[in-house]
Amino acid sequence: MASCFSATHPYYVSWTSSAKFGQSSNLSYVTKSLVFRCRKRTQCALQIHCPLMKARVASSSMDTTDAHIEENSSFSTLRELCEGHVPEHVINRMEEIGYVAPTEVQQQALPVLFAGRDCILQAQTGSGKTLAYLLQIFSVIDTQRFGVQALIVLPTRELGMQVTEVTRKLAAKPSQAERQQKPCTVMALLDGGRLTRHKRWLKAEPPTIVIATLQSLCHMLEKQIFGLGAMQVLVIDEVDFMFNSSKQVDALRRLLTSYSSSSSRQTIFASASVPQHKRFLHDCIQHKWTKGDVVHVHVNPVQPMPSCLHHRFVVCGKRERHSTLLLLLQSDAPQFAIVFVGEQSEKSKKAGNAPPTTILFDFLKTSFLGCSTIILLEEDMNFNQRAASLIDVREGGDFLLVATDIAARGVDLPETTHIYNFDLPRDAVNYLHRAGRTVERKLMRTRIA
Ligand SMILES: Nc1ncnc2c1ncn2[C@@H]1O[C@H](COP(=O)(O)OP(=O)(O)OP(=O)(O)O)[C@@H](O)[C@H]1O
Repeated sequence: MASCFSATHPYYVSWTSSAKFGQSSNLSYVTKSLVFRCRKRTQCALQIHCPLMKARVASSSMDTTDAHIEENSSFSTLRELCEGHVPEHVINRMEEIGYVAPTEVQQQALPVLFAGRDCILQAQTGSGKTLAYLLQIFSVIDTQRFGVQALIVLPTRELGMQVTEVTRKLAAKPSQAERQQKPCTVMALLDGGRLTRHKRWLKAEPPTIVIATLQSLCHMLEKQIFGLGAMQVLVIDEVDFMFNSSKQVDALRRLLTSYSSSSSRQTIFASASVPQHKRFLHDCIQHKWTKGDVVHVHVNPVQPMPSCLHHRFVVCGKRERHSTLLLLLQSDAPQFAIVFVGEQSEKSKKAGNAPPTTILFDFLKTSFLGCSTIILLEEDMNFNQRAASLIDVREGGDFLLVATDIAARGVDLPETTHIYNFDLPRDAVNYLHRAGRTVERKLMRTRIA
Protein backbone atom coordinates (compact mmCIF):
# COMPACT_ATOMS: atom_id res chain seq x y z
CA MET A 1 0.00 0.00 0.00
CA ALA A 2 1.25 3.45 -0.79
CA SER A 3 1.96 5.72 2.11
CA CYS A 4 -0.66 8.39 2.64
CA PHE A 5 -0.66 11.84 4.06
CA SER A 6 -3.26 14.44 4.77
CA ALA A 7 -2.80 17.95 6.03
CA THR A 8 -4.88 21.02 5.63
CA HIS A 9 -3.98 24.54 6.34
CA PRO A 10 -4.47 27.51 4.07
CA TYR A 11 -1.39 28.94 2.57
CA TYR A 12 -2.60 31.55 0.18
CA VAL A 13 -5.91 31.99 -1.47
CA SER A 14 -7.14 34.99 -3.30
CA TRP A 15 -9.96 35.58 -5.67
CA THR A 16 -10.02 38.78 -7.55
CA SER A 17 -12.51 37.85 -10.19
CA SER A 18 -15.88 36.23 -10.12
CA ALA A 19 -14.61 33.81 -12.71
CA LYS A 20 -13.70 31.01 -10.36
CA PHE A 21 -13.74 27.81 -12.26
CA GLY A 22 -13.49 24.61 -10.43
CA GLN A 23 -11.39 23.78 -7.45
CA SER A 24 -10.79 20.49 -9.13
CA SER A 25 -7.40 20.28 -10.71
CA ASN A 26 -8.63 18.10 -13.53
CA LEU A 27 -6.08 19.27 -16.00
CA SER A 28 -7.80 18.29 -19.16
CA TYR A 29 -11.07 19.87 -18.06
CA VAL A 30 -9.35 23.04 -16.98
CA THR A 31 -7.36 23.55 -20.12
CA LYS A 32 -10.00 22.46 -22.58
CA SER A 33 -12.58 24.70 -20.96
CA LEU A 34 -10.22 27.59 -20.91
CA VAL A 35 -9.11 27.30 -24.48
CA PHE A 36 -12.68 26.79 -25.60
CA ARG A 37 -13.89 29.88 -23.76
CA CYS A 38 -11.08 31.97 -25.12
CA ARG A 39 -11.40 30.86 -28.71
CA LYS A 40 -15.14 31.30 -28.61
CA ARG A 41 -14.80 34.89 -27.56
CA THR A 42 -11.71 35.44 -29.67
CA GLN A 43 -10.32 37.27 -26.73
CA CYS A 44 -7.45 36.67 -24.41
CA ALA A 45 -7.30 35.18 -21.00
CA LEU A 46 -5.21 35.19 -17.90
CA GLN A 47 -5.10 32.23 -15.61
CA ILE A 48 -3.75 32.11 -12.14
CA HIS A 49 -2.78 29.27 -9.90
CA CYS A 50 -2.42 29.73 -6.21
CA PRO A 51 -1.12 27.04 -3.93
CA LEU A 52 -3.47 26.30 -1.10
CA MET A 53 -1.28 23.96 0.86
CA LYS A 54 -4.07 21.52 0.99
CA ALA A 55 -2.57 18.10 0.70
CA ARG A 56 -4.60 15.12 -0.23
CA VAL A 57 -4.35 11.45 0.28
CA ALA A 58 -2.33 10.39 -2.67
CA SER A 59 -3.32 7.51 -4.81
CA SER A 60 -0.83 5.68 -6.90
CA SER A 61 -0.40 2.86 -9.28
CA MET A 62 2.45 1.12 -10.97
CA ASP A 63 2.38 -0.48 -14.39
CA THR A 64 4.86 -3.23 -14.11
CA THR A 65 5.49 -6.45 -15.84
CA ASP A 66 6.93 -9.02 -13.49
CA ALA A 67 9.13 -6.77 -11.36
CA HIS A 68 9.83 -7.87 -7.82
CA ILE A 69 8.74 -4.72 -6.15
CA GLU A 70 8.41 -4.83 -2.45
CA GLU A 71 5.56 -3.07 -0.71
CA ASN A 72 6.83 0.45 -0.30
CA SER A 73 5.10 0.83 3.05
CA SER A 74 7.87 -1.27 4.56
CA PHE A 75 10.33 1.60 4.08
CA SER A 76 10.25 4.63 6.25
CA THR A 77 13.41 6.57 5.51
CA LEU A 78 15.55 7.23 2.49
CA ARG A 79 18.51 5.75 4.39
CA GLU A 80 16.68 2.47 4.80
CA LEU A 81 15.78 2.44 1.13
CA CYS A 82 19.32 3.22 0.03
CA GLU A 83 21.44 1.16 2.42
CA GLY A 84 23.26 -1.63 0.65
CA HIS A 85 22.95 0.20 -2.67
CA VAL A 86 24.16 3.79 -2.30
CA PRO A 87 27.61 4.56 -0.79
CA GLU A 88 27.51 5.67 2.83
CA HIS A 89 29.02 9.10 2.16
CA VAL A 90 26.27 9.86 -0.38
CA ILE A 91 23.60 8.80 2.12
CA ASN A 92 25.23 11.06 4.71
CA ARG A 93 25.33 13.98 2.30
CA MET A 94 21.72 13.34 1.36
CA GLU A 95 20.67 13.57 4.99
CA GLU A 96 22.78 16.68 5.58
CA ILE A 97 21.00 18.36 2.68
CA GLY A 98 17.68 17.46 4.28
CA TYR A 99 16.52 14.48 2.24
CA VAL A 100 15.48 12.16 5.02
CA ALA A 101 12.09 10.71 4.18
CA PRO A 102 11.35 9.57 0.64
CA THR A 103 8.70 11.17 -1.47
CA GLU A 104 6.19 8.83 -2.99
CA VAL A 105 7.93 8.52 -6.32
CA GLN A 106 11.23 7.80 -4.58
CA GLN A 107 9.57 5.17 -2.45
CA GLN A 108 8.12 3.45 -5.46
CA ALA A 109 10.94 3.91 -7.94
CA LEU A 110 14.07 3.19 -5.92
CA PRO A 111 13.49 -0.56 -5.46
CA VAL A 112 12.81 -0.85 -9.19
CA LEU A 113 15.88 1.18 -10.09
CA PHE A 114 18.15 -0.63 -7.62
CA ALA A 115 17.00 -3.89 -9.24
CA GLY A 116 18.61 -2.54 -12.43
CA ARG A 117 15.38 -2.27 -14.37
CA ASP A 118 14.83 0.27 -17.12
CA CYS A 119 12.20 2.69 -15.93
CA ILE A 120 9.80 5.40 -16.99
CA LEU A 121 9.37 7.66 -13.98
CA GLN A 122 6.14 9.60 -14.19
CA ALA A 123 5.07 11.68 -11.20
CA GLN A 124 3.79 15.16 -10.50
CA THR A 125 6.00 18.21 -10.91
CA GLY A 126 8.18 18.77 -7.87
CA SER A 127 7.73 15.23 -6.61
CA GLY A 128 11.45 14.42 -6.40
CA LYS A 129 12.16 12.43 -9.56
CA THR A 130 15.65 13.94 -9.82
CA LEU A 131 16.82 12.55 -6.49
CA ALA A 132 15.37 9.14 -7.41
CA TYR A 133 17.48 8.78 -10.55
CA LEU A 134 20.55 10.38 -8.94
CA LEU A 135 20.53 7.84 -6.12
CA GLN A 136 20.41 5.05 -8.68
CA ILE A 137 23.39 6.59 -10.49
CA PHE A 138 25.37 6.76 -7.24
CA SER A 139 24.48 3.15 -6.57
CA VAL A 140 26.16 1.89 -9.76
CA ILE A 141 29.13 4.15 -10.44
CA ASP A 142 32.60 3.05 -9.52
CA THR A 143 35.04 5.95 -9.34
CA GLN A 144 37.98 3.61 -9.83
CA ARG A 145 36.76 2.83 -13.34
CA PHE A 146 37.71 4.96 -16.34
CA GLY A 147 35.09 6.58 -18.55
CA VAL A 148 31.73 8.30 -18.36
CA GLN A 149 29.50 5.98 -16.36
CA ALA A 150 26.30 7.99 -16.15
CA LEU A 151 24.76 10.46 -18.55
CA ILE A 152 21.81 12.72 -17.77
CA VAL A 153 20.29 14.49 -20.76
CA LEU A 154 17.86 17.35 -20.28
CA PRO A 155 16.29 20.05 -22.42
CA THR A 156 17.63 23.34 -21.09
CA ARG A 157 20.81 24.80 -19.71
CA GLU A 158 18.87 26.11 -16.71
CA LEU A 159 17.65 22.66 -15.72
CA GLY A 160 21.11 21.27 -16.40
CA MET A 161 22.72 23.72 -13.99
CA GLN A 162 20.17 22.87 -11.33
CA VAL A 163 20.68 19.10 -11.63
CA THR A 164 24.47 19.56 -11.71
CA GLU A 165 24.32 21.48 -8.44
CA VAL A 166 22.37 18.72 -6.67
CA THR A 167 24.63 16.01 -8.13
CA ARG A 168 27.78 17.80 -6.99
CA LYS A 169 26.34 18.31 -3.52
CA LEU A 170 25.61 14.61 -3.22
CA ALA A 171 29.01 13.64 -4.63
CA ALA A 172 30.98 15.82 -2.21
CA LYS A 173 33.13 13.88 0.21
CA PRO A 174 33.47 15.72 3.48
CA SER A 175 35.54 13.34 5.59
CA GLN A 176 39.32 12.97 5.39
CA ALA A 177 39.15 9.21 4.85
CA GLU A 178 36.68 9.61 2.01
CA ARG A 179 38.83 12.26 0.37
CA GLN A 180 41.60 9.75 -0.13
CA GLN A 181 39.41 7.78 -2.52
CA LYS A 182 39.13 8.89 -6.11
CA PRO A 183 36.37 11.50 -6.28
CA CYS A 184 33.27 11.26 -8.38
CA THR A 185 33.59 13.99 -11.00
CA VAL A 186 30.57 15.71 -12.49
CA MET A 187 30.66 17.63 -15.77
CA ALA A 188 27.96 20.01 -16.97
CA LEU A 189 28.07 19.85 -20.76
CA LEU A 190 25.48 22.46 -21.52
CA ASP A 191 24.69 24.65 -24.50
CA GLY A 192 26.41 28.00 -24.14
CA GLY A 193 29.27 26.58 -22.08
CA ARG A 194 32.93 26.89 -23.06
CA LEU A 195 33.46 23.63 -24.86
CA THR A 196 37.24 24.01 -25.27
CA ARG A 197 37.76 23.41 -21.59
CA HIS A 198 35.31 20.50 -21.68
CA LYS A 199 37.15 18.91 -24.61
CA ARG A 200 40.45 19.00 -22.74
CA TRP A 201 38.83 17.58 -19.62
CA LEU A 202 37.02 14.80 -21.51
CA LYS A 203 40.18 13.77 -23.33
CA ALA A 204 42.40 13.84 -20.25
CA GLU A 205 40.16 11.97 -17.86
CA PRO A 206 36.46 11.58 -18.57
CA PRO A 207 34.20 12.61 -15.68
CA THR A 208 32.16 9.95 -13.91
CA ILE A 209 28.83 11.70 -14.51
CA VAL A 210 27.97 13.98 -17.42
CA ILE A 211 24.90 16.24 -17.34
CA ALA A 212 24.23 17.48 -20.84
CA THR A 213 21.94 19.19 -23.27
CA LEU A 214 21.64 17.30 -26.54
CA GLN A 215 23.29 19.76 -28.87
CA SER A 216 26.54 20.01 -26.92
CA LEU A 217 26.53 16.30 -26.20
CA CYS A 218 26.08 15.26 -29.82
CA HIS A 219 28.78 17.69 -30.91
CA MET A 220 31.23 15.90 -28.60
CA LEU A 221 30.07 12.43 -29.59
CA GLU A 222 30.20 13.16 -33.31
CA LYS A 223 33.74 14.53 -32.98
CA GLN A 224 34.58 11.41 -30.94
CA ILE A 225 35.89 13.52 -28.07
CA PHE A 226 34.52 10.83 -25.80
CA GLY A 227 32.48 7.67 -26.10
CA LEU A 228 29.74 5.99 -24.15
CA GLY A 229 31.34 2.55 -23.93
CA ALA A 230 31.54 2.66 -20.12
CA MET A 231 28.09 4.19 -19.63
CA GLN A 232 25.94 2.25 -17.20
CA VAL A 233 23.00 4.59 -16.69
CA LEU A 234 21.36 6.91 -19.21
CA VAL A 235 18.71 9.32 -17.94
CA ILE A 236 16.52 11.38 -20.24
CA ASP A 237 14.77 14.01 -18.14
CA GLU A 238 11.61 15.74 -19.43
CA VAL A 239 11.46 12.93 -21.96
CA ASP A 240 8.15 13.90 -23.57
CA PHE A 241 9.46 17.40 -24.24
CA MET A 242 12.60 15.99 -25.87
CA PHE A 243 10.66 13.65 -28.12
CA ASN A 244 8.25 16.45 -29.04
CA SER A 245 10.94 18.91 -29.96
CA SER A 246 11.66 18.81 -33.68
CA LYS A 247 15.13 20.22 -32.94
CA GLN A 248 16.03 17.42 -30.53
CA VAL A 249 14.22 14.28 -31.59
CA ASP A 250 16.67 13.00 -34.23
CA ALA A 251 19.68 13.46 -31.96
CA LEU A 252 17.78 11.79 -29.14
CA ARG A 253 16.98 8.73 -31.25
CA ARG A 254 20.63 8.51 -32.30
CA LEU A 255 21.72 8.70 -28.68
CA LEU A 256 19.31 5.94 -27.66
CA THR A 257 20.17 3.51 -30.42
CA SER A 258 23.40 4.40 -32.27
CA TYR A 259 25.74 5.91 -29.69
CA SER A 260 24.91 3.25 -27.14
CA SER A 261 22.75 0.18 -26.86
CA SER A 262 19.86 -0.38 -24.46
CA SER A 263 21.17 -3.88 -23.71
CA SER A 264 24.37 -2.54 -22.16
CA ARG A 265 22.92 0.27 -20.06
CA GLN A 266 20.07 1.04 -17.70
CA THR A 267 17.74 3.57 -19.28
CA ILE A 268 15.60 5.91 -17.19
CA PHE A 269 13.05 8.32 -18.63
CA ALA A 270 11.54 10.95 -16.34
CA SER A 271 8.74 13.48 -16.66
CA ALA A 272 5.59 14.69 -14.97
CA SER A 273 3.82 14.08 -18.25
CA VAL A 274 4.10 11.16 -20.62
CA PRO A 275 1.17 11.55 -23.01
CA GLN A 276 -0.13 8.24 -24.36
CA HIS A 277 2.17 6.39 -22.02
CA LYS A 278 1.09 2.95 -23.21
CA ARG A 279 2.05 3.88 -26.75
CA PHE A 280 5.33 5.29 -25.47
CA LEU A 281 6.04 2.12 -23.53
CA HIS A 282 5.39 0.11 -26.70
CA ASP A 283 7.71 2.38 -28.71
CA CYS A 284 10.45 2.05 -26.10
CA ILE A 285 10.50 -1.70 -26.56
CA GLN A 286 9.86 -1.67 -30.30
CA HIS A 287 12.66 0.79 -31.09
CA LYS A 288 14.98 -0.69 -28.47
CA TRP A 289 15.21 2.57 -26.54
CA THR A 290 14.87 0.37 -23.47
CA LYS A 291 14.96 -3.31 -22.70
CA GLY A 292 11.79 -5.33 -23.09
CA ASP A 293 10.99 -5.47 -19.38
CA VAL A 294 10.90 -1.70 -18.86
CA VAL A 295 8.83 -0.62 -15.85
CA HIS A 296 6.45 2.32 -15.81
CA VAL A 297 6.37 3.84 -12.33
CA HIS A 298 3.33 6.07 -12.45
CA VAL A 299 2.52 8.00 -9.30
CA ASN A 300 -0.85 9.76 -9.02
CA PRO A 301 -2.11 8.71 -12.45
CA VAL A 302 -5.58 10.01 -11.74
CA GLN A 303 -4.41 13.43 -10.63
CA PRO A 304 -1.52 14.61 -12.77
CA MET A 305 -1.51 18.04 -11.18
CA PRO A 306 -1.15 18.72 -7.46
CA SER A 307 -4.55 19.37 -5.95
CA CYS A 308 -3.11 22.14 -3.79
CA LEU A 309 -3.30 24.46 -6.79
CA HIS A 310 -6.20 26.76 -7.44
CA HIS A 311 -6.99 27.71 -11.00
CA ARG A 312 -8.91 30.65 -12.27
CA PHE A 313 -9.19 32.66 -15.42
CA VAL A 314 -10.11 36.13 -16.45
CA VAL A 315 -11.47 36.93 -19.87
CA CYS A 316 -10.75 40.35 -21.24
CA GLY A 317 -10.34 42.20 -24.52
CA LYS A 318 -6.99 41.97 -26.25
CA ARG A 319 -6.19 45.61 -25.60
CA GLU A 320 -6.92 45.29 -21.89
CA ARG A 321 -4.56 42.43 -21.21
CA HIS A 322 -1.75 44.52 -19.77
CA SER A 323 -4.03 46.56 -17.55
CA THR A 324 -5.94 43.46 -16.42
CA LEU A 325 -2.72 41.75 -15.43
CA LEU A 326 -1.66 44.85 -13.56
CA LEU A 327 -4.96 44.90 -11.64
CA LEU A 328 -4.56 41.25 -10.73
CA LEU A 329 -1.00 41.75 -9.56
CA GLN A 330 -2.03 44.74 -7.49
CA SER A 331 -4.82 42.88 -5.78
CA ASP A 332 -2.91 39.59 -5.32
CA ALA A 333 0.32 41.32 -4.29
CA PRO A 334 2.18 38.06 -4.87
CA GLN A 335 5.52 37.71 -3.18
CA PHE A 336 6.95 35.29 -5.72
CA ALA A 337 5.33 35.06 -9.13
CA ILE A 338 6.05 33.94 -12.67
CA VAL A 339 4.28 35.51 -15.63
CA PHE A 340 4.47 33.21 -18.66
CA VAL A 341 4.49 34.92 -22.03
CA GLY A 342 4.37 33.21 -25.44
CA GLU A 343 7.39 33.19 -27.71
CA GLN A 344 7.54 35.79 -30.45
CA SER A 345 6.37 34.49 -33.80
CA GLU A 346 8.76 34.46 -36.76
CA LYS A 347 6.39 36.80 -38.57
CA SER A 348 6.53 39.30 -35.75
CA LYS A 349 10.32 39.02 -35.60
CA LYS A 350 10.61 39.67 -39.33
CA ALA A 351 8.35 42.69 -38.99
CA GLY A 352 10.88 44.09 -36.49
CA ASN A 353 8.46 44.14 -33.56
CA ALA A 354 9.72 44.06 -30.01
CA PRO A 355 9.29 40.65 -28.32
CA PRO A 356 6.10 40.36 -26.21
CA THR A 357 8.24 39.51 -23.16
CA THR A 358 10.17 42.76 -23.44
CA ILE A 359 7.00 44.79 -23.98
CA LEU A 360 5.39 43.29 -20.88
CA PHE A 361 8.59 43.54 -18.85
CA ASP A 362 8.95 47.27 -19.66
CA PHE A 363 5.28 47.84 -18.89
CA LEU A 364 5.49 46.15 -15.48
CA LYS A 365 8.72 47.92 -14.61
CA THR A 366 7.05 51.29 -15.04
CA SER A 367 3.54 50.43 -13.82
CA PHE A 368 3.79 47.78 -11.13
CA LEU A 369 5.32 49.18 -8.00
CA GLY A 370 4.34 46.29 -5.76
CA CYS A 371 7.49 44.28 -6.41
CA SER A 372 11.07 45.44 -6.07
CA THR A 373 12.59 42.84 -8.39
CA ILE A 374 11.12 42.29 -11.83
CA ILE A 375 13.25 39.88 -13.84
CA LEU A 376 13.24 38.74 -17.47
CA LEU A 377 14.09 35.23 -18.68
CA GLU A 378 13.82 34.24 -22.33
CA GLU A 379 15.64 32.26 -25.02
CA ASP A 380 17.00 35.30 -26.86
CA MET A 381 19.02 36.48 -23.87
CA ASN A 382 22.61 35.30 -23.80
CA PHE A 383 23.49 32.47 -21.43
CA ASN A 384 25.19 34.71 -18.88
CA GLN A 385 22.15 36.96 -18.69
CA ARG A 386 19.91 33.92 -18.29
CA ALA A 387 22.03 32.56 -15.48
CA ALA A 388 22.09 35.98 -13.81
CA SER A 389 18.29 36.17 -13.97
CA LEU A 390 17.91 32.84 -12.18
CA ILE A 391 20.49 33.82 -9.56
CA ASP A 392 18.55 37.06 -8.96
CA VAL A 393 15.33 35.08 -8.58
CA ARG A 394 16.87 32.56 -6.20
CA GLU A 395 18.80 35.04 -4.09
CA GLY A 396 16.50 38.01 -4.07
CA GLY A 397 13.54 38.71 -1.80
CA ASP A 398 10.20 38.99 -3.54
CA PHE A 399 10.30 38.58 -7.32
CA LEU A 400 8.21 38.78 -10.41
CA LEU A 401 9.70 36.72 -13.21
CA VAL A 402 8.54 37.45 -16.75
CA ALA A 403 9.46 34.33 -18.71
CA THR A 404 8.83 32.25 -21.79
CA ASP A 405 8.41 28.49 -21.51
CA ILE A 406 12.13 28.23 -20.90
CA ALA A 407 11.14 28.38 -17.21
CA ALA A 408 8.30 25.90 -17.56
CA ARG A 409 10.21 22.64 -17.40
CA GLY A 410 11.93 21.36 -14.29
CA VAL A 411 13.25 24.68 -12.98
CA ASP A 412 12.90 24.52 -9.22
CA LEU A 413 11.70 27.85 -7.82
CA PRO A 414 10.15 26.61 -4.61
CA GLU A 415 9.09 30.01 -3.31
CA THR A 416 6.76 30.68 -6.24
CA THR A 417 3.20 31.26 -5.11
CA HIS A 418 1.54 32.50 -8.29
CA ILE A 419 1.69 31.64 -11.96
CA TYR A 420 0.13 34.06 -14.42
CA ASN A 421 -0.40 32.67 -17.91
CA PHE A 422 -0.40 35.94 -19.78
CA ASP A 423 -0.42 33.94 -23.00
CA LEU A 424 -2.18 30.62 -23.08
CA PRO A 425 -0.02 27.53 -22.91
CA ARG A 426 0.16 25.47 -26.10
CA ASP A 427 -1.68 22.51 -24.62
CA ALA A 428 -2.68 20.78 -21.41
CA VAL A 429 0.78 19.32 -20.88
CA ASN A 430 2.38 22.73 -21.15
CA TYR A 431 -0.19 24.05 -18.66
CA LEU A 432 0.72 21.28 -16.22
CA HIS A 433 4.42 22.09 -16.33
CA ARG A 434 3.90 25.85 -16.02
CA ALA A 435 1.54 25.34 -13.08
CA GLY A 436 3.98 22.90 -11.51
CA ARG A 437 6.50 25.67 -10.89
CA THR A 438 4.37 26.82 -7.99
CA VAL A 439 4.06 23.53 -6.17
CA GLU A 440 4.72 24.29 -2.54
CA ARG A 441 7.82 22.28 -1.70
CA LYS A 442 7.55 23.10 1.99
CA LEU A 443 4.36 21.12 1.96
CA MET A 444 6.17 18.11 0.63
CA ARG A 445 8.86 18.45 3.25
CA THR A 446 6.28 18.85 5.98
CA ARG A 447 4.55 15.70 5.05
CA ILE A 448 7.61 13.58 4.60
CA ALA A 449 9.41 14.79 7.71
N1 LIG B 1 13.09 13.26 -0.20
C1 LIG B 1 13.07 14.57 -0.24
N2 LIG B 1 12.98 15.30 0.87
C2 LIG B 1 12.94 16.65 0.84
N3 LIG B 1 12.99 17.37 -0.30
C3 LIG B 1 13.07 16.71 -1.46
C4 LIG B 1 13.12 15.27 -1.50
N4 LIG B 1 13.23 14.91 -2.80
C5 LIG B 1 13.25 16.03 -3.53
N5 LIG B 1 13.15 17.12 -2.74
C6 LIG B 1 13.11 18.53 -3.15
O1 LIG B 1 11.91 18.71 -3.88
C7 LIG B 1 12.09 19.66 -4.90
C8 LIG B 1 11.58 19.13 -6.22
O2 LIG B 1 12.36 18.04 -6.64
P1 LIG B 1 12.64 17.75 -8.19
O3 LIG B 1 13.10 18.98 -8.89
O4 LIG B 1 13.47 16.53 -8.26
O5 LIG B 1 11.19 17.39 -8.67
P2 LIG B 1 10.78 16.80 -10.07
O6 LIG B 1 9.86 15.68 -9.78
O7 LIG B 1 11.99 16.50 -10.91
O8 LIG B 1 9.99 18.05 -10.66
P3 LIG B 1 9.74 18.50 -12.21
O9 LIG B 1 8.81 17.48 -12.80
O10 LIG B 1 9.15 19.83 -12.04
O11 LIG B 1 11.10 18.52 -12.87
C9 LIG B 1 13.57 20.03 -4.91
O12 LIG B 1 13.71 21.26 -4.25
C10 LIG B 1 14.22 18.92 -4.13
O13 LIG B 1 15.36 19.39 -3.45
